[in-house]
Amino acid sequence: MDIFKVLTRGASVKKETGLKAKAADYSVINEKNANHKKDNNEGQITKELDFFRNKRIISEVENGKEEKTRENDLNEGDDSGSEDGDIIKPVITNAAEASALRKSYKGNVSGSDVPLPIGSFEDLISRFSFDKRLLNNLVENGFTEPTPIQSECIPVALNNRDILACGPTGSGKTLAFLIPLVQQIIDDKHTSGLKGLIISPTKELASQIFIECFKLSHKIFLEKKRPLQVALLSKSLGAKLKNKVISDKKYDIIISTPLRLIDVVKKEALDLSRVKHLIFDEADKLFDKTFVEQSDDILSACKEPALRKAMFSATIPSSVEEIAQSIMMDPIRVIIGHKEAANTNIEQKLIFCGNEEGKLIAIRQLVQEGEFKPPIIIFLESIARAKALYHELMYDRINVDVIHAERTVLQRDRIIERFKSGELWCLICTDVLARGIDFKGVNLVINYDVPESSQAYVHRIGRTGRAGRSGKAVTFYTKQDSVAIKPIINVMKQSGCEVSKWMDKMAKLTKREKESIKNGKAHTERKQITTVPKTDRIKRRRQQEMIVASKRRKNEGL
Ligand SMILES: Nc1ncnc2c1ncn2[C@@H]1O[C@H](COP(=O)(O)OP(=O)(O)OP(=O)(O)O)[C@@H](O)[C@H]1O
Repeated sequence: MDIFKVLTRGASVKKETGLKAKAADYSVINEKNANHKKDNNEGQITKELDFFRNKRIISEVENGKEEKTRENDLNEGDDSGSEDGDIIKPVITNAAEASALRKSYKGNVSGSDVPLPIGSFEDLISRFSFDKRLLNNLVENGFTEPTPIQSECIPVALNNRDILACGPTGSGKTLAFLIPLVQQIIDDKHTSGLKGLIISPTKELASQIFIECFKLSHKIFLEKKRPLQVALLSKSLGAKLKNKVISDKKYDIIISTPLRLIDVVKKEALDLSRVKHLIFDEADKLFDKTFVEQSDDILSACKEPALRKAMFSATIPSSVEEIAQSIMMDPIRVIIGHKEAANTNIEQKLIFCGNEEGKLIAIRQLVQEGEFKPPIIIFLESIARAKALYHELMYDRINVDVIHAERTVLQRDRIIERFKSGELWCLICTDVLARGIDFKGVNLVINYDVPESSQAYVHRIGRTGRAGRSGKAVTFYTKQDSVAIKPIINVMKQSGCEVSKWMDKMAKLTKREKESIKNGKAHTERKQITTVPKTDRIKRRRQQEMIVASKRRKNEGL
């Protein structure tokens, strides 16, 4: 299987045309790893099939492993033990089946009156009069069975309950909130106006969610044959709403970043008072110091007494849990896997580079050793550093581009498209792309700079190993990262990675170190990115100054 197919298959934006033609020849970089590449991709396919845990459970049962599960169930005082073979069916009808299913994906669901998870999308038809057109849209987009987070969250939302959900990166959280939302809009077809609001921290992610929602609501009609209307609150839509060119009553669901939404709401161009479903994607980001004020304003503007709230993320620190508990009504908490861990499909590695120069050498070494297998994303801590690395890698003739907040929306969109289509092999970026963005076949994530927190690390490396595929993440660190690297080692431990004894010892954080990480003091200023020795840099600068001075003298006629 060609790596490009993996990269683009089932991508949010279908870009099948001309892909094969565009398929660049990765062997330029990876010639000596051709065989390995094949094996690797075959592994991905196997994993991919395994993604649908129902099939896995059934095959486990067929292989006789169900006895163990059953035994565990009984040991835990479960009243399971259904007589008919314990095969977990696509339809979950009782607590015993639910418990076995949850055990299979390490699901921890708590709260009052927790509904049964669904075993299949068909399960929704009998339990919730699920819309056939919506089911059709799911199947047409290749979603035939729910992922664990979807199995749990869809019934919770359809029971109109508040949710706090935490599941691994790339595990399908977007559909976990979109599927019930679209169904609820269909159920509420008699009232018009904005009913569903989804908040995302970045434009890129908002746009991705919009595309998913658009595909899901395709050909769904509400009362009087009116199509279900979804909108991305872009700059131009914001302007149209403010100038009353478009009525805010037109849309059923809006997806927006916090700042843009607040801007339009404050100009009274968008009425949120009838919103019934409010979803915060990447909730921990939306409730940290960057966005908490705006998120609070949004909550205050949604005045509907029966407002249902949902928060989703791959990382939910306890501070955010506290906020969630305070703003939600009797929420159900859904945790899939370990809350502090990264996606277990990702092979994580640390590389000690000594100093800044060592990092560039390490990249070149990865290239030489055939480890630099595109598509690759490289994360850096600042715009200046991202730009500098971009220039360095350009000189190395690596097919690379860079995304950061100083690039225009159009530039950012184009680069993302080129990366998705396989035209671009290596994407350098700041944390602007760390969360939510779904590039399917990313092989390797490089943390050129140690991320500022364990959460940032989980999200960054989560750009690989998505939807059941495998991936690799490499983090460079230097002497100056001796404290900042500790939380990363702890995430590796929680995710089941092998951690050597000395690393384990090193990972222990003192109280003072914890404080310094919390206050952002564990990251000291880094040296400039360049492999040119300091003496040469001074020489070059002097030469440059001499040229400028001579030009000036010429102009002045001296
Ligand atoms: N039921 C499903 N069957 C097959 N693929 C699915 C299913 N649900 C989602 N996916 C695919 O899985 C990928 C990851 O989904 P999504 O972007 O929602 O992950 P996420 O959990 O939100 O990740 P992150 O935490 O990084 O935001 C997407 O490409 C999506 O199309």
